[in-house]
Amino acid sequence: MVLSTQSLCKKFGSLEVARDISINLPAGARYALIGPNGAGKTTFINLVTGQLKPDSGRILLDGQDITRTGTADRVRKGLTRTFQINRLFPELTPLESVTLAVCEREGVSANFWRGLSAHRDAIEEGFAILSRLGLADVATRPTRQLAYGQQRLVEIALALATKPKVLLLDEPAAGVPKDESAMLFKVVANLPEDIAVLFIEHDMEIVFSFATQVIVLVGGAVLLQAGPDEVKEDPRVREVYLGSAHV
Ligand SMILES: Nc1ncnc2c1ncn2[C@@H]1O[C@H](COP(=O)(O)OP(=O)(O)OP(=O)(O)O)[C@@H](O)[C@H]1O
Repeated sequence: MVLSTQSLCKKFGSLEVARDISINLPAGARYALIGPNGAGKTTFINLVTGQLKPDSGRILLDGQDITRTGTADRVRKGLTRTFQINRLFPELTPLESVTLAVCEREGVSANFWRGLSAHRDAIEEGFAILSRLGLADVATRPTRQLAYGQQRLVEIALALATKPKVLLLDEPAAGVPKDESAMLFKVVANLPEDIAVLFIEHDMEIVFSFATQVIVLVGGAVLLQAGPDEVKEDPRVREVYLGSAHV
């Protein structure tokens, strides 16, 4: 297992937002985390990345306990996330942004503007990441000119520049038109096999098409983890989450 959580618990005052959450993500996972609004999905991601501290429980990355490791160190160890909202620099090109992220990873960002040619490797790596995501054609345009779905892919490109073992995607298609979101998830499904992906997504059609396993969170606790077909058929899921009209 590349990522495991063991009995993670978190309360906000008297509100239990994480109740004994234990999950296991193997290398190559394409898992979805679903649940009604307020179920605790983003809180769970925040606990795993270190933005929030759990009250109890453990988090293991590649078998190593990272429960008390700082957020930046978790990224260095290979645990990376994206956010629901766009955090890009609109005036930079995707290639500039991703190259900067590669330089940051390599610890050379302070010298970046002084010796551009010295960073040919970083530029090439940045371009390779963008190409893999289907963004080669727009790599040198200002990011603000890109379609919104492409901008969300640039966010994933920035995450890939950290060389993650685990990628946590918090609603990567939020705000993206429906036809572009399927394209985006196709790209996510085809990310390198050695990266484990956990994504939050509300569109069930997308979840059932692209997730190999679905973790259903309700009231801060895991209701069920199973393959898409089993989740689709589970009466508890239908009742608490999907609603019979959706299935
Ligand atoms: N910092 C906080 N302090 C207090 N309560 C919080 C805080 N952050 C989240 N909550 C509450 O915790 C619960 C879980 O929120 P969370 O954002 O994790 O849910 P979610 O499943 O991601 O929801 P959504 O699908 O709407 O994004 C909600 O009731 C929310 O109001």
